[in-house]
Amino acid sequence: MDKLLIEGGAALSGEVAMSGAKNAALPLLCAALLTREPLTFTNVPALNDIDTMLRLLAQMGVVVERQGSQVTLDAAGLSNPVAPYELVKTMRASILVLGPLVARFGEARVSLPGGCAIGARPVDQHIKGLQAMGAEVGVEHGYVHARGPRLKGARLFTDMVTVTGTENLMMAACLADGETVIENAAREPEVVDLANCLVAMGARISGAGTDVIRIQGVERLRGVTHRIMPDRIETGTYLCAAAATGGEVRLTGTSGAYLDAVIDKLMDAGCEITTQRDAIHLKAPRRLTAVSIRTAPYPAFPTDMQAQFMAINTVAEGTAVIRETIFENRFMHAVELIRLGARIRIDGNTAVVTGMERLEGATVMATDLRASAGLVIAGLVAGGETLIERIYHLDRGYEGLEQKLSALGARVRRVK
Ligand SMILES: CC(=O)N[C@H]1[C@@H](OP(=O)(O)OP(=O)(O)OC[C@H]2O[C@@H](n3ccc(=O)[nH]c3=O)[C@H](O)[C@@H]2O)O[C@H](CO)[C@@H](O)[C@@H]1O
Ligand SMILES: C=C(OP(=O)(O)O)C(=O)O
Repeated sequence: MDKLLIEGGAALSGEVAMSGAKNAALPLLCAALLTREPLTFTNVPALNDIDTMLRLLAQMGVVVERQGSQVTLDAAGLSNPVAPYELVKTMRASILVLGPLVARFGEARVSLPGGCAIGARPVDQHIKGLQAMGAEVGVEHGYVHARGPRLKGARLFTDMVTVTGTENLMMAACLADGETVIENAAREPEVVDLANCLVAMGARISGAGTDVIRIQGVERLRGVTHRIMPDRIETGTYLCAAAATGGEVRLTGTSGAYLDAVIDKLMDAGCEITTQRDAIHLKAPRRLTAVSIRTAPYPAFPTDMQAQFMAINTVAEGTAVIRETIFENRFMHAVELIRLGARIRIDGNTAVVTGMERLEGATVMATDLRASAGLVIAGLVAGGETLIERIYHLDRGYEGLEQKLSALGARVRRVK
């Protein structure tokens, strides 16, 4: 199994390009199931999760063509509306085939999804929504089995804000009979990117980006070409890496537009940040000031940036309080950061981090995608060598991580 060896101490500097967003690309690829016409996506990141999603779609009968960061999907011959356990177990987003499959095919069997081990992560809201739209849905032998010849528009209210839940139900509603209203909808930019593509395909959607989305069902959708939005979490991760190491970087092919909460906190920590239309520049102070955060649905501070902020606080001046309100088990990185000498106390969903002058390199284990990113940041500032095990998590979500970090002057390499 690959590991990442980091020799800490180098301040990151220079310019690097950000990739397309994993969490926008995954639902968008599933939108191809809604039409008989080919859909082309550009700016698709080269990630294990994308490979898994393309394999999943291919075994359903979708024709997949991939050239670099361009992917064309043709679901005219869709024949097998099944998402098997072997493909679904590593990736939460595979549940996103459920809504489109029932809407277009009238039936779907989808294994209960895996993904990052950060909480129980049920899919009851996805199921409840489809049932409200007239589908018969049951869970048997670890599979969600949904049937519904033609979904009917309905008024949907989710118990909590759910990103993939909103995306699944919005896609299903596009081909339903009549109007669907999703209340308490997720406002994440990835939901808006999906809605923009669906609208270009002929869907009638309004309100994406607010907490009430209205969808008027249409008979059919057409093929289009769509550019995947930049990855705001990858961008935030590189900003944190530069901030922690006292560096100065320019990130291109990205935007500060969806990163207000993160940029605000980095500025509170003492960083100078300027944003242009498609680039962000950060200059870090000699030492960061501790910043407290509380994760919550967009536009508040993203849970997918919590581990990275825990890492930067381990070497900041002062004490930070970190509250995780989205997932019940998303502090797994804390014990690994403690191995590097960090001072962290956990009490339920709260972590109290007291900054140290420096961390010391050690062997640590990556437990999930963003936990791994937090460990990489800590390794970059720790004295000596840090060896990160189980980096397959990173390959799910960070395109060319070692190459990009090396381009910024980090001493990092993959070892067997
Ligand atoms: C592929 C993708 O886009 N993943 C993102 C998505 O995950 P994902 O869409 O899985 O996360 P949700 O927004 O659905 O989860 C929010 C909370 O709702 C709970 N819940 C959700 C659905 C449901 O049916 N029942 C239920 O109880 C979850 O367990 C969690 O506690 O949003 C998360 C929250 O921003 C991010 O961390 C993930 O990176
Ligand atoms: C939690 C994440 O991914 P997933 O929802 O795919 O597990 C993430 O991207 O941080």
